[in-house]
Amino acid sequence: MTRREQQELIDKGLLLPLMEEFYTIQGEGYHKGTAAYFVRIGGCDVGCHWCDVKESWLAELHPPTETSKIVENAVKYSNTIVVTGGEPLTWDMDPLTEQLKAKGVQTHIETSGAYKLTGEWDWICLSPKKIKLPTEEIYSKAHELKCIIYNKDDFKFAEEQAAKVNKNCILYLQPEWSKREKMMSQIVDYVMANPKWKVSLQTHKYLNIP
Ligand SMILES: C[S@@+](CC[C@H](N)C(=O)[O-])C[C@H]1O[C@@H](n2cnc3c(N)ncnc32)[C@H](O)[C@@H]1O
Ligand SMILES: Nc1nc2[nH]cc(C(=O)O)c2c(=O)[nH]1
Ligand code: SF4
Ligand SMILES: [Mg+2]
Repeated sequence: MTRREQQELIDKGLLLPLMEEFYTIQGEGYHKGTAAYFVRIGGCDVGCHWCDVKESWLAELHPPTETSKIVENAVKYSNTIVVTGGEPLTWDMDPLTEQLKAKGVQTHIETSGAYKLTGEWDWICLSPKKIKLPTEEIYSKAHELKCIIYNKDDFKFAEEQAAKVNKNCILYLQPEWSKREKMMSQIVDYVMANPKWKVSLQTHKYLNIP
C-alpha cells in the first residue's frame, strides 16, 4: 500500500492508529466496576500537561490497524467496548462503531469532545479541557460529564461546562492523579455543598489494574 492509499483509509476511519487494547474493569465514572474491553487509539493534540497517557499523543508511533480487525478481536472479550485514546474523535469513528453495533455490543467513548462527534455511541463520557473546548454539539449528547480537578480554578470551569450539558447528564468531579491528596478534601467539601456533582476516582489505579 502506498502512503497515500494508507492515508485515504485513515481519513475514512477504516484504518486506526491502535496503541493498545486490554480487557479490564472500567475504573472511572458511571460504569466504574464494570468489565469492559478497552481500545486505545493513538493521536491527540489537546496537550493536557497532566495527561496520564502522553505516549498516546503521536499517532505515527502507533500501527495503522484495520478497523475490522479491531472489531473482530474486541468482541471476543466483552459486550462492552470502551474506545479511548489519545483523542478518539481525532478520527472518523463511524466505521468502528457501525461494525461494533453490527456485532451487538455496547459502544462507550472517553473523549475531550474537542473534535467533531462521529460514531454511534451507547455511552459518551465527556471530559472537557480548557485548552481545547468541546464542540457545541456534544453537550446535548453526553451521558456523563467528567471534569478533572487539578487546582481550585477547575471547580469554576466544571460549573461552566455543567451549564452546557443536557439535563440528564451525570456530573462527576475527578481528582487529577498527582494532586489527589491535595484536591480530594476540597472535592469532598465541594460535592457535599453542591450535591448535583458526584465524585469519580481512578479506581483502576488503586487496584493496580490496567
Ligand atoms: C487519557 S484520556 C483519553 C480520552 C480523551 N482524550 C479525554 O481526555 O477524555 C481518558 C480520561 O482520563 C482522564 N485523565 C487523563 N489524565 C488524568 C490524570 N492525570 N488524572 C485524572 N484523570 C486523568 C481524562 O480527563 C479522561 O477523562
Ligand atoms: N481501568 C481503566 N478505566 C479507565 N477509564 C477510562 C480510562 C482511559 O484511559 O480512558 C481507563 C483506563 O485506562 N483504565
Ligand atoms: S485530551 Fe485526553 S489524551 Fe489528550 S492530552 Fe488531554 S487527557 Fe490526554
Ligand atoms: Mg486511563
